[in-house]
Amino acid sequence: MSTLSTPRSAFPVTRLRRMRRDDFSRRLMREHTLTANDLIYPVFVLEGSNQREPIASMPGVERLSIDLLVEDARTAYQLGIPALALFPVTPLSVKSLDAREAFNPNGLAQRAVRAIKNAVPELGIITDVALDPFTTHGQDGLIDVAGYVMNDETVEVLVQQALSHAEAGADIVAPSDMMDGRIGAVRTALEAAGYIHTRILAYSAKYASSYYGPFRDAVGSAGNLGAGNKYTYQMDPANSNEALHEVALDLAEGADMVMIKPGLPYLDIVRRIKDQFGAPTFVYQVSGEYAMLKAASLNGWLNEKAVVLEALLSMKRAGADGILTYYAKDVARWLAE
Ligand SMILES: NCC(=O)CCC(=O)O
Ligand SMILES: [Mg+2]
Repeated sequence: MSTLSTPRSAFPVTRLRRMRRDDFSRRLMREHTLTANDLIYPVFVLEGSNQREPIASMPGVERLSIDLLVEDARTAYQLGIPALALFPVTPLSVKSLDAREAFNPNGLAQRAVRAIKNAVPELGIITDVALDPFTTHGQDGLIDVAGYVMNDETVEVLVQQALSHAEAGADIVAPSDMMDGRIGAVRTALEAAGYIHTRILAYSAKYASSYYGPFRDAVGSAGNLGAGNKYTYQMDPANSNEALHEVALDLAEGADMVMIKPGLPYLDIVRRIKDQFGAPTFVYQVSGEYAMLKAASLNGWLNEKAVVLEALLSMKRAGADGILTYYAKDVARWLAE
């Protein structure tokens, strides 16, 4: 019997294409959406005034001095973006082995927090708690004579750094260092100092990824790190169960939110963590992901808006409540079109 003469009843009763046929029914059955409320905008702050520097490996992203950053923060707020994540570009002259600039109450990050909070008080400010911008060797912690990053000594400095951020007015402190026990130590210190409303966003599952390359150019730590790596504290990309172990500890120690980083290559981890814990879960579309999408778009090989929205939607689908993305302002504008 030929296909053409097959009786109609042999055709499927369930035709998934019926619901895909028209825009109205596609909209009705849509399971996930991306809105400006999902976005966290990472920014780089620089010393000086009226300073604006491009980052070669991240076209479209700039390092800004505090005065210009305040204007950028206002724009982000007006676009409906709930929060920004601040990363200081530390001058070489204040980097040291003991990373003391990290907790300088008048350091660049601390001054930037005050200025933005003063100008745009309703915008959430997330600060990075880690020592890599402040160490001469570019590692996230203090090292011993063999170059090994020492855990407990580093945590003591991270606690002081987090307190200085809270004192400056940060709404959320975000330890990105991957030392053991730092969430508990920071939480205890914040409570003791009366900062009971300061939230902690734990970079719980931060992988030792090569997708961070452009970020290290942006903050100028690539030169300090040289041929070094972060394998003794960041997670092995081969591991998945270990991420659940990390998240369990950070939540038990008092994290309010957890993060997975990078994004696109780690969406299986996002899904597992969201399913297992149900806690507020964030994912970082890192600099290398941005660079890939931007480079292909600038070459005319990909449709930038379409692929960026698709990548971010996939992160929502994987279970993320929010996404750190260098595309945040573009995305907020595209979504408003
Ligand atoms: N602690 C923050 C980062 O390492 C950011 C990485 C990136 O965007 O590549
Ligand atoms: Mg941990």
